[in-house]
Amino acid sequence: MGNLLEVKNLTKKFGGVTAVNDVSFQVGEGEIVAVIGPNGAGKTTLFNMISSFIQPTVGEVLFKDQKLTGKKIFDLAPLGISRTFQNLQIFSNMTVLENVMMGTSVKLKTNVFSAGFRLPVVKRDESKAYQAAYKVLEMMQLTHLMHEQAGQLSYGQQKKVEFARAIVYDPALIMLDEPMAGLNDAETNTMAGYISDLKKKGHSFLFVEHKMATIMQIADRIVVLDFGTKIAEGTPEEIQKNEKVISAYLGEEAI
Ligand SMILES: Nc1ncnc2c1ncn2[C@@H]1O[C@H](COP(=O)(O)OP(=O)(O)OP(=O)(O)O)[C@@H](O)[C@H]1O
Repeated sequence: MGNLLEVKNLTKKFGGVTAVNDVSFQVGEGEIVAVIGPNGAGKTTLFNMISSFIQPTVGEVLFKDQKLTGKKIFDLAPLGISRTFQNLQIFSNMTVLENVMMGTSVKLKTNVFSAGFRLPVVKRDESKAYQAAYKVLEMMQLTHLMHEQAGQLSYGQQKKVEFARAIVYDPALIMLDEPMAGLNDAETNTMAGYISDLKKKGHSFLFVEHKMATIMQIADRIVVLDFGTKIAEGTPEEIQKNEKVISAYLGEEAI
């Protein structure tokens, strides 16, 4: 299995605070890697550096051997990386279908000029976007909601719409920041099922999550952060019995 993503010695300092300290790991093709750690461990900061939302103080990130460091977050989607954020980011006034179709824009040729003049390319792109969005909604069993206004849906349904938009353009690497946060058990299992199904189709995942049972069930490998430093990396079985990990989490519970 080749490496899709290589995270090399990433460090981020905010003034006097070292939020992430010399963290390295890889994500292979078709692999699910979870990043875990107590609150404030540096997970989101690490994610923000990998997805070029912020630049590292030290270190670099390679995707398919190409350097991501220095790029802007908008440059990543065309390369095949999508990302969701901790806080839900959907367009409440648009329908579910429109929200998901928005995700296809990175692959289509339409721009403001061609859209304004209703050139043939726009119609072709709209049809392609519709087909791609419909296919994803069908796979996720959400077609019955496609004409609903997204803002009217339950939180769990909105999380699914956000996920659909993140995967609609067929990215090789899907980065999810707490995809199961706020979901009930049934919704969590559904989301875990989507991730496992897409892995079988060759997609790779890097995700931050707090729900341990689900992480242990779907992750191939887990990277554990504590106070910005990687304290462990391994399979779910290895991580569950790792002394450093146990004490980091016991420390958190004791607070
Ligand atoms: N923009 C910033 N400026 C200053 N300090 C920051 C900034 N962003 C994060 N930090 C600090 O960096 C550390 C890591 O924060 P981060 O949000 O990455 O942790 P986390 O593991 O994602 O936490 P949580 O699980 O609570 O989301 C914390 O001490 C935080 O206060």
